[in-house]
Amino acid sequence: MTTYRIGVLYGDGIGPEITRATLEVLKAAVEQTGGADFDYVELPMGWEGIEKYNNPIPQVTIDALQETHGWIMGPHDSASYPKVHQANRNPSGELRHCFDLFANVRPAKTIKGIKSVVGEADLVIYRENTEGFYSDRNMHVGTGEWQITPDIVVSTGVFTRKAAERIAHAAFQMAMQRRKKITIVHKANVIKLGMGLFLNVCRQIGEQYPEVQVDDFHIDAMTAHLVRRAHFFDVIVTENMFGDILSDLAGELVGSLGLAPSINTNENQAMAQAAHGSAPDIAGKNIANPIGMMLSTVMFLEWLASRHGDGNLIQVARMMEHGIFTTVAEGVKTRDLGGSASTTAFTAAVAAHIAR
Ligand SMILES: NC(=O)C1=CN([C@@H]2O[C@H](COP(=O)(O)OP(=O)(O)OC[C@H]3O[C@@H](n4cnc5c(N)ncnc54)[C@H](O)[C@@H]3O)[C@@H](O)[C@H]2O)C=CC1
Ligand SMILES: CC(C)CC(=O)C(=O)O
Repeated sequence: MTTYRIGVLYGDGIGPEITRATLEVLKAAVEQTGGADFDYVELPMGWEGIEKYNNPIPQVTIDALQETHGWIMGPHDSASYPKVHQANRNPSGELRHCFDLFANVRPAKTIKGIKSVVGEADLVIYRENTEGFYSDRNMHVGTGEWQITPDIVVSTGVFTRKAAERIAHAAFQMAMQRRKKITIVHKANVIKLGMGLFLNVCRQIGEQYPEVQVDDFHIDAMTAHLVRRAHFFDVIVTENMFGDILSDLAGELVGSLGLAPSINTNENQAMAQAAHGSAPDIAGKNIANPIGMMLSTVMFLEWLASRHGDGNLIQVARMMEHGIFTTVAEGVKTRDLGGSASTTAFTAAVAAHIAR
């Protein structure tokens, strides 16, 4: 049996609570199926990195991650870091760049027992993860901005054919496995060159997938379409910032931002990471919803299984899903979903279902 080396980065705010919850459920599923062997490597990130190494994403962490099959990362409260760290990329951005994790895959799907304000939905957003309106090439590293004078700043988006091509291929390949429908989201009516390039490249790549039906919407109109007819969408491909915003919206529409999972991938490694942030307003209260983090880990296991041809990992993933969905269907839910379960009570209920 292969041993998979998995990094674990707890992060800030609710990060440690939801990451611990996720590990508890993952370990229960591994024990129940007996089908996988994981070597967990805990690594500093966020405030822990600042306190130990004066760096929210220390070099020791980056070096150790090189030796892993992938990692599970809690959210960071990068907006709260001391000014000296604000000039650098936030930990997610740094890891996405260091490891060239170019595809951020963010599904939103209705779950039985959770109220969706848009009815049935089953869509997946492919967010370009390395440039666009979160760019930093040739600019102030962390912010992607040029300070011209104390009163003038220029924030620029960078769009390259290479980045658009690879995210488009990833999205079309996923569409081929799903309902064969893609929506390109852009703003080419205003950002004519940059978003025009992105749109045209996505359309060109689409010609290589003639079975996939392609349409496109401007980002502003897209928010309305998503609320009015979420069921219409299958795979959505878009640039970095639009994908970030749309995926928070999509998660909330199907029940809560706390449900929204994601993986960040390249060809060889993946980073599981809930779409939401560190939720400082509820940190330490044992009320955070761990489902987004748990489902990110399910996605990570599926990704690992496909890369290594290891069906045992799929069994673990299905077992985790079974525990989560059965618990929710029985009405055990955290507050953001209208329930009263604490993070630890919800997690214990999921683990108990898995052990049954
Ligand atoms: N991937 C990451 O690590 C991300 C980090 N951030 C950082 O997180 C910090 C807070 O950012 P915000 O803009 O406030 O966004 P946020 O996503 O942390 O919170 C927005 C709202 O959603 C709620 N929420 C989020 N996750 C939840 C969960 N699992 N269960 C229940 N409620 C949940 C929060 O309580 C809050 O009311 C900032 O420092 C920001 O930079 C933001 C987004 C992503
Ligand atoms: C990492 C954050 C600071 C930005 C964000 O919301 C995201 O990229 O998911």
